[in-house]
Amino acid sequence: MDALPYDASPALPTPRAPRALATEAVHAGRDDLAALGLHAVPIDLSTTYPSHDARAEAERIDAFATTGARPDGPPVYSRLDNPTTARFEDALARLEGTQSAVAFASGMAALTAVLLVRASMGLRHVVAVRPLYGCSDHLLTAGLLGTEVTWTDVAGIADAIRPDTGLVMVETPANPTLAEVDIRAVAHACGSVPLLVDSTFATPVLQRPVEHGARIVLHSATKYLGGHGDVLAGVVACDEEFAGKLRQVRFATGGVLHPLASYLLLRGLSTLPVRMRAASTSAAELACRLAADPRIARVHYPEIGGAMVAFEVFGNPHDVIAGVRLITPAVSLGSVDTLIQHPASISHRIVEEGDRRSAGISDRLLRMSVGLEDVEDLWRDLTEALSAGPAPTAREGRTAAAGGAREGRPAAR
Ligand code: MET
Repeated sequence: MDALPYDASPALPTPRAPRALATEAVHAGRDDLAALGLHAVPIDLSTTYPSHDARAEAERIDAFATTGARPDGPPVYSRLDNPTTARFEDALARLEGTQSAVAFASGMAALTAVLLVRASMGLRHVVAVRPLYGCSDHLLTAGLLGTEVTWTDVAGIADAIRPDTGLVMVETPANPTLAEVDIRAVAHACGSVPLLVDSTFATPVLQRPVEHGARIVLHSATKYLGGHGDVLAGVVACDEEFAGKLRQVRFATGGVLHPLASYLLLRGLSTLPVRMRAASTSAAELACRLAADPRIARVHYPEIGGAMVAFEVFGNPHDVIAGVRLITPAVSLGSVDTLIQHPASISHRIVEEGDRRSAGISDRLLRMSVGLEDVEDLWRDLTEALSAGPAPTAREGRTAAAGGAREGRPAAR
């Protein structure tokens, strides 16, 4: 037996002719399978790796403690590395165009590791632009990891940076308003401070932030990368030097991804471009119909496109949530089925009300993750749900419109 799965996952991508994203989505991290006589990805569930050579194990542990590079040979213990997870990391790095990627048990574990790496270097200050996903906002605002945050807008980033600033963080398109920032302009404002872009809503199908100057790309892999609502995961795509530090933090804090989750993620990646294209087409169509609907005060749909639509209703948003029958009334996103949720009640509940409002997250905002159902079935369910509650009085309608709502005209694509 001369080829083991862990030999087949080098930390740095092997140079080869450039391949299209759709091809990488199917093959990256899996190029060695045919040579192994396999078609499906092997799942390595080992927690420990037997060896009669304790000196070699000590060397592996020392090397990992020094560089954080993937162990050479069996990973000693699965908190250091896992061959199945390494395949997912290789695949995601190729899709994002980075040297490396490091996977975690959730998106929040991934963000935590990034913050801990910078804080451990004495760089405890973070500059961030709202809105971010509610728990990201909370992690920064509450200073749970001993970090301090300055919230600003894009124009204020350069002035907000201090000698102890370790990170600038943006999310684009942002959760839940789908507000977009110009990554290149933000990266320019960051100077030498690393820019982290949470690209969960875009996926590498729609944007590759490192090509625009970002140093770190964060995904809640639970969403589009997994794509089926059955795996909780996070991943950071970055250069190998930073990846080494992330692996050391992951080893120390234990937020590792289970190999079965890594398998499901690889399976999800295979169809990512197809799913994103199909769902985005339906989302753009629904955004157009909502923008023309008199029950809707405002539609948010990003220039970049994608499968997320947010909209503010004149009526009671809770009636819409209670009224859907085909659409799943649930938080999270990126699954094959369409999901709708009320950010002020769920995804951004933990953000203080004033901060929520100033970030543009109205109490009448609903966020919808468009799936792969037929668009006419989705529209029928949505339009029936929009009519489900008691009709708003003319006075209620006027109040909502005066609260900052304006007519949105999403770009059709
Ligand atoms: C626990 S609430 C949020 C889950 C997910 N990040 C979302 O935005 O829907």
